Amino acid sequence: MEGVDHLAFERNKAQFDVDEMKIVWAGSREDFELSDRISRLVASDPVFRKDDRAALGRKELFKNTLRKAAHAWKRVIELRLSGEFSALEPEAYKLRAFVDQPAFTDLHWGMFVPAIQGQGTDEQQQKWLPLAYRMQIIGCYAQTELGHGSNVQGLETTATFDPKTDEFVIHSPTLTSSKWWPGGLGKVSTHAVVYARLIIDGQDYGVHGFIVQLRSLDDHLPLPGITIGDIGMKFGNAAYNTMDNGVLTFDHVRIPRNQMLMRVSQVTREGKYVHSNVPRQLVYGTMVYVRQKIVADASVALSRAVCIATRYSAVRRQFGSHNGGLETQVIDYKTQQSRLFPLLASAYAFRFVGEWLLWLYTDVTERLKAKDFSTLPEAHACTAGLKSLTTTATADGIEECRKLCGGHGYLCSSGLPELFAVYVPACTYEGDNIVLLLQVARHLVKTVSQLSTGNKPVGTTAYMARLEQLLQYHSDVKKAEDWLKPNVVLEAFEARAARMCVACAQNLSKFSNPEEGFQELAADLVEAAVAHCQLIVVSNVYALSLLHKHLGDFISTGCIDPKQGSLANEQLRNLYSQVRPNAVALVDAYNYTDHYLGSILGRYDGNVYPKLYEEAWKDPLNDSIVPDGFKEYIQPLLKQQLRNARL
Ligand SMILES: CCCCC/C=C\C/C=C\C/C=C\C/C=C\C/C=C\CCCCC(=O)SCCNC(=O)CCNC(=O)[C@H](O)C(C)(C)COP(=O)(O)OP(=O)(O)OC[C@H]1O[C@@H](n2cnc3c(N)ncnc32)[C@H](O)[C@@H]1OP(=O)(O)O
Ligand SMILES: Cc1cc2nc3c(=O)[nH]c(=O)nc-3n(C[C@H](O)[C@H](O)[C@H](O)COP(=O)(O)OP(=O)(O)OC[C@H]3O[C@@H](n4cnc5c(N)ncnc54)[C@H](O)[C@@H]3O)c2cc1C
Repeated sequence: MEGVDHLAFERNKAQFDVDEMKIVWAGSREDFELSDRISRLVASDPVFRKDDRAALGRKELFKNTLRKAAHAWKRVIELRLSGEFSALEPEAYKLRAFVDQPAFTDLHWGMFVPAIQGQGTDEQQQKWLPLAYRMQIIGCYAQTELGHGSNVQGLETTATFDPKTDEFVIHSPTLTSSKWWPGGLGKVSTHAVVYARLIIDGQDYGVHGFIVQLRSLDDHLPLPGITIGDIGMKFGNAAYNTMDNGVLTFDHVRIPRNQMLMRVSQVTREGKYVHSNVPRQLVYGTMVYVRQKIVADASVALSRAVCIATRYSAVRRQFGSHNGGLETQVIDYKTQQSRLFPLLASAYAFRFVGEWLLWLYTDVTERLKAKDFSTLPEAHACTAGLKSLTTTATADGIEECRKLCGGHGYLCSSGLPELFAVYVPACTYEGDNIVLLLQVARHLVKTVSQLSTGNKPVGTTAYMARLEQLLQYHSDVKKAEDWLKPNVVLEAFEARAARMCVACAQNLSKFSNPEEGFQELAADLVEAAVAHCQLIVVSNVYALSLLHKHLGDFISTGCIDPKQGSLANEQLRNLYSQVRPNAVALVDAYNYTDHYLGSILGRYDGNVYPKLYEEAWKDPLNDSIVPDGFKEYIQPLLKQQLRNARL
């Protein structure tokens, strides 16, 4: 039977309305219609073609990215996708997503503009934002240096106030202070928000943001005192090499005083440092914003991989043929289901968690406007923790999907190698995932230690208020179906997270130096932070497979016993059987075009084998029957073998 028939058959098995699910996935009917329209628009535009990307060299690839970014901007304007001022509108964002090629514009819109919006005064916003909104200047976010990324307070670039000229002098005092990594910096950006130590009259006031012009707006050459370039090829072939991650050094570059972002703190004409009545952590606000975006994007990357692996698993057959009949679809193997279906569930779970985090972020932003900073620690912990949890699971999930597709998953035409290579740096950028979990752990330990002072835990740590009860808890599950009750799963996750946090807090209290204790117990603290973040996911959606995966934690903390663990596993198998007939329909609900998926294995029509065969012949190596180099390197070998044989 041809693949085409396999998927039609699969679609007929679905036990739910796929069109309704498309709307659930998109968020609303309006969002669905918008995504559908824009994804088709991109798919039908020859400039946005991407099937040739893997074969391009770096220079061609980069030029191709510039072309796409310019064309995307033209389309944003022609189709009025940008609202009056900014491309940070859902329509433009969707266009960017479906173009599916990282570019300098991501950092311009995703970090440069938000940094000015969040940290600039009203006056500064009025001056810089209209230019940035019209892309008359192009900006990047220059924070990380060769010597320091995670440790932001360790940055070395200096911004020294010169009261004589009312300027800051931006300087890179050491090799390790070279800015290193900022996307869009290497070849494109005309401006950057540069993070540097503020020095006034010899005193160091810590890291602050400054708007610095890097290149001439006429001929694009670096301005005097600025050395700038690309940091070189990165992991994967095309993947993130569409981006010009850059290196930048300053040799006493002067900027006007009013280019320090002064919403959080100011430097007066007289050189006086004034700190507003707001937490200094607001300087980190852009990172909170982007981490929230990264969580929202995790479900997109994971769902793409899952869509490919699910469709292909329904098309692929191995073993099990009796009397010349059909072999078994690999999706029917229980091992395939137990690896694939939890990822399918995770993609949906991350979609809903992303929506929830957007709500939380919007709420915090509104409160900040009203000068209520009380929820900032919670927003930091949630964005950092969920960024870490979802990107780790997504990167691992994409790789698992590649393995689920067997040998063909390793072909670039499966779409999976490139998806992995583009996605995996998300575990590092915008905060290394372990470093971020340690931030969550600090928040949790602080919460536990404040319980005795009567401080009521709020937000996602509210469950800690029931600590006594959670420490007494033992699951009352008696049969497999009991694990279907959301409250039963939720309580087990709450008790596990609470017990792991309390155990860490108790162990920490044994150290006379808390910081030393924190370093010593870091691995346990990270586990406790993961347990807490998983609880956030579980409290937004139901997730039994996580419980099975981390059974060790649940049993060792005494929340459940081994028998109840086996019942969870039994229930999970029942659930896999229920998902099985719906699997293809569940991934169809993502409504991805073949252009966006970029995968022969994940084609909507399931016509995998003829297309794989056709694609192989397009490889440049097949341009000639006898390869270049035959005469120089193969023929002499063959002749030598002949001579040896004669001897
Ligand atoms: C053409 C058409 C186009 C149309 C286009 C349309 C749309 C645009 C398309 C896309 C754009 C959208 C989005 C973009 C999405 C993706 C972008 C793409 C790629 C991403 C590139 C990645 C960029 C980067 O990587 S930038 C660099 C990021 N760097 C980091 O993340 C560094 C990590 N380190 C830290 O964050 C911190 O230093 C630390 C680890 C938290 C360490 O802090 P610590 O040692 O504790 O010390 P400190 O004194 O600094 O902090 C103490 C105190 O502060 C609290 N804290 C820390 N951080 C925060 C925070 N962020 N917010 C609030 N509070 C914070 C901490 O908890 C402590 O609190 P307390 O004292 O204990 O109470
Ligand atoms: C593709 C890509 C794009 C990027 N884009 C930008 C950009 O646009 N702008 C920008 O400013 N930056 C950018 N970055 C830089 C990025 O933000 C940093 O690389 C990231 O924050 C990690 O910091 P690091 O490189 O210093 O890692 P390190 O901190 O050196 O990490 C190395 C190892 O040390 C461990 N480690 C570090 N500190 C601790 C600790 N306290 N406890 C335990 N373990 C620890 C980490 O877990 C990791 O295993 C980008 C990076 C990449 C890969």
